[in-house]
Amino acid sequence: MLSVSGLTKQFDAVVAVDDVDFELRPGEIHGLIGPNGAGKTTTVNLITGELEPTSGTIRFEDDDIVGLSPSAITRRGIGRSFQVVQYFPDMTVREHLHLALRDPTRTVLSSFGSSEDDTDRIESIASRVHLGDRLDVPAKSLSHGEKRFLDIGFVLALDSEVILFDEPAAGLNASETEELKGIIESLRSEYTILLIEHDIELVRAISDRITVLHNGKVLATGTPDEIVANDDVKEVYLGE
Ligand SMILES: Nc1ncnc2c1ncn2[C@@H]1O[C@H](COP(=O)(O)OP(=O)(O)OP(=O)(O)O)[C@@H](O)[C@H]1O
Repeated sequence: MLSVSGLTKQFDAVVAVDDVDFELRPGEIHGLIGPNGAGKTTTVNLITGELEPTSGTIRFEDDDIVGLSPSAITRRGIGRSFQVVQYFPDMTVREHLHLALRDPTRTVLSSFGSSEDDTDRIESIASRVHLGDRLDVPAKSLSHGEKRFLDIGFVLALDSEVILFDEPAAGLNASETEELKGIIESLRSEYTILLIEHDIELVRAISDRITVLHNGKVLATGTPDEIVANDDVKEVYLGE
């Protein structure tokens, strides 16, 4: 479905991503973990086209997508959520989802007011992300957790095949994290998911496989049980 091979990104003296290989299998939830500075966000930014690799390939279905613009990659079917949620404070949940359905790149508001009726899709997406009763609330009035769920709703509205979640649990309390877990699990099989997270318990609980990065390199890839039992992972990542 999506595979990266020999992926490398160098910023001056720092090799942020160093000859990384991994593959997302169709329908899986694939965790990407590693200590601060391991190269996780850079990897996501390379896949989405926000950064260009120094070397390596990124294949989506049968195509090498390196060099495509971020909006072209979004249109090809790779959506992402952001570490810092981006939203328009005065726009309601309904208006955000309408915008996502009409303008996936979140840049042009000209399509706004289009006569096509998206009501059913908007309501269905909102209820999937637990915002069914918050449709007419402006984004600035949502709680932090609800803003995160809105961001997920935005990605769902893009009709992506692959979703890259960049630290979706950041700043969530325990009950919001539990809700998030339910939302992501409900997407299993329907989407192929790369989940970057510092909440290791969350990643272990919902990932089919996990890749561990350390200093820009892949330390291990395997099932959650294999990763937990891996001595290299214990040593450099879990500090054991
Ligand atoms: N634009 C940049 N210019 C220079 N160095 C960068 C840039 N972006 C990232 N880096 C460096 O690349 C390395 C990997 O950073 P990255 O943000 O990908 O790590 P991460 O695993 O996502 O970390 P975190 O968990 O803290 O978000 C770090 O050493 C970081 O300082």
